[in-house]
Amino acid sequence: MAEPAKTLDGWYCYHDFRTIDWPAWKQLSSEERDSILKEFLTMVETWDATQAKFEGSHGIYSILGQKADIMILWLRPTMDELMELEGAFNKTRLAEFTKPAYSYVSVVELSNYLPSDKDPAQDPEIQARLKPILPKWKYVCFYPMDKRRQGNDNWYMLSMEDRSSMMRSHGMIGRQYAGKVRQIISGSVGFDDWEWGVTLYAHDVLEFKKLVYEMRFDEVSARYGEFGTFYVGQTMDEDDIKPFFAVQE
Ligand code: VOV
Repeated sequence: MAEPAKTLDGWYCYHDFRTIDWPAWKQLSSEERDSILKEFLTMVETWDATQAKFEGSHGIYSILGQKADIMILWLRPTMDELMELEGAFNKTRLAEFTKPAYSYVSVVELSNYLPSDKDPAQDPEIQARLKPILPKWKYVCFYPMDKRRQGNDNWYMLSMEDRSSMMRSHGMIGRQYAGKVRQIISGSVGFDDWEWGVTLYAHDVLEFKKLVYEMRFDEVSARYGEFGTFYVGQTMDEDDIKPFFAVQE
């Protein structure tokens, strides 16, 4: 049997995609809309407080295309907290004007493919990668992926050495995008339909296409990568939420 990689697991992630029921939203009076958004923004303030204590992180994003209108991404030390957050959000009035579009459950993951002599529990850089405060970079991209298990192309039957060497090459491509694309890789075996969630951030949206395209030629993606649905959008600040939901009277 090939040796499994050892993983370090950080904060649990819940990517929650919704479409907005705009016709129903538009039927409300502007006072009702304001009060619903106020209730939501009060909830967001509690998430901000959690993030300020480094006990989790969150992001709210507008998504382009018909697959979803918004994504809320929560990171917390336990899955239980994510369940509470989902339940609490679903009970807000704003949630009544949303429909589920997609969701993804995973946990931030680092593997031991690249040698390291650091003690992960003590190393601040590793801890910051396992428990990331989500960047406020302008653009976000999310997609789930698998490593192929088919005929001669079975990632899970390769030796640790072969997999490490491919991951080195993968990491080298990724490093060329330092400062342009930030990645958060979250493992989801046993949690969701794919093996990993890939969440990317960029200042220039075109960098997603450049990076993902370049990686397609690298063996680990070319031969072993299988990909789910791609979502792309913009990071919303709290100040962007009201304009996003604003209706022209
Ligand atoms: C933005 C840049 C970037 C950088 C620097 C980077 C580096 C690295 C390193 C060094 C490592 C290995 C150690 C670890 O940290 O786990 C990884 C690991 C991983 N990656 Fe990566 N990746 C990037 C980016 C990046 C992208 C864009 C993708 C999607 C692939 C594509 O074709 O669309 C990806 C996938 C993964 C996955 C699924 C894993 C886990 C594989 C496993 O079998 O366990 N990744 N990745």
